[in-house]
Amino acid sequence: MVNSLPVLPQNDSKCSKTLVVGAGSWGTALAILLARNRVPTLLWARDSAQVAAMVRTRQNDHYLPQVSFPPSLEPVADLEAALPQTEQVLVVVPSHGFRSVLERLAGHLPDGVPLSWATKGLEPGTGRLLHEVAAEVLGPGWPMAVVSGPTFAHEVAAGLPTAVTVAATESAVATRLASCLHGETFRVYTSDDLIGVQLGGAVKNVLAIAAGIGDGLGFGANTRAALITRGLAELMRFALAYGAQRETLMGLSGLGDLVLTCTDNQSRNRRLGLALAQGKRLDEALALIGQAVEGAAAAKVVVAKAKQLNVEMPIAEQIYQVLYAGRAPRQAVEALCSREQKPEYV
Ligand SMILES: NC(=O)C1=CN([C@@H]2O[C@H](COP(=O)(O)OP(=O)(O)OC[C@H]3O[C@@H](n4cnc5c(N)ncnc54)[C@H](OP(=O)(O)O)[C@@H]3O)[C@@H](O)[C@H]2O)C=CC1
Ligand SMILES: O=C(CO)COP(=O)(O)O
Repeated sequence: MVNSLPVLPQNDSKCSKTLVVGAGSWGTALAILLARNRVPTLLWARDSAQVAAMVRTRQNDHYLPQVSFPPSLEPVADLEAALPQTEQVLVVVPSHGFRSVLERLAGHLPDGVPLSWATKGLEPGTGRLLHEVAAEVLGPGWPMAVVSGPTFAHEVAAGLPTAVTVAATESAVATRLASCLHGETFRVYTSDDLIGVQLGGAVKNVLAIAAGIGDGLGFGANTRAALITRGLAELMRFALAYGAQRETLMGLSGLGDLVLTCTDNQSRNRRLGLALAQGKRLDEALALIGQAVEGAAAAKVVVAKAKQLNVEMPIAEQIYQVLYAGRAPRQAVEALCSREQKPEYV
């Protein structure tokens, strides 16, 4: 049971009551992190039975078992009722639920209360970046921030040293959220590259499926390193076409998260690739994992957007073929290996 981690002295006077929307593994870990920093934290889940259980047991038995809630964490079932008390909102639902959650928040969110999210993905169907979705729902000019980087929820909850990036529309918004999350074992950097930070988190999930397929087929360390490196080249081409900053893509929310997710079986996206390589169907593999696997939806919209932008993304394209066009994982690798010979960078 991870309950002996210290509750720190009051973190920062700027850290006001924060509402975490979504009590999956990552929302719960972030709420615990904030509460350990003595930020008064509300944690909302859509399932009132889950909220009742969290109130009773002071942990999230389903998504983050055996991690005790600090005293300043309060599970809540009524989203709208929680909003007037809130001075900062952090949304941590999967990308497919992002717009609907924001639509519930809109109209109740007090003016000027920053909207942050730790969701990694693009809007399924439209391929919009989540800051675009937020601007559509809340109106242009709303203060926004995104938290991203190499972060497995269980490691953060266990207090293992971790570093992330917070990018925001205004530096004061980034600094404020960063100071609330920052602690002895959680280092938070700030950035103004909202686009690069979001695209790193969305595209790495697709590439992690590829790494899982490579390992699941029994290929070696060379293959994994090649997929990560050529995957980074794809991510950079794609994100630079959107106007992202190159350094962001080499940082925690780009290369850092790509390496983490491609190399460790805590990653659900990597595990999806492993399962596909073992012959499981997509629906079977997703059901077995039983949690958010953002790369499956991201593969569709990333490949469609790459075509629109005329950006080559051969690994993402092969993942799309495996997920949605019946291509066998081994055939996908063969298709990648048989591409024309060319300079590493053009
Ligand atoms: N887990 C991790 O280590 C990390 C995850 N992330 C990102 O965080 C996001 C959330 O992932 P994670 O917490 O892992 O996912 P989980 O699968 O652990 O949990 C998903 C949570 O979201 C809730 N949810 C799903 N759809 C909706 C909806 N439409 N409205 C409200 N709530 C909804 C689920 O509720 P219910 O139980 O009722 O279905 C559940 O509480 C993803 O974008 C992921 O990429 C980022 C960094 C690390
Ligand atoms: O985003 C994550 C780590 O940074 C979690 O990865 P998975 O969603 O693949 O589990």
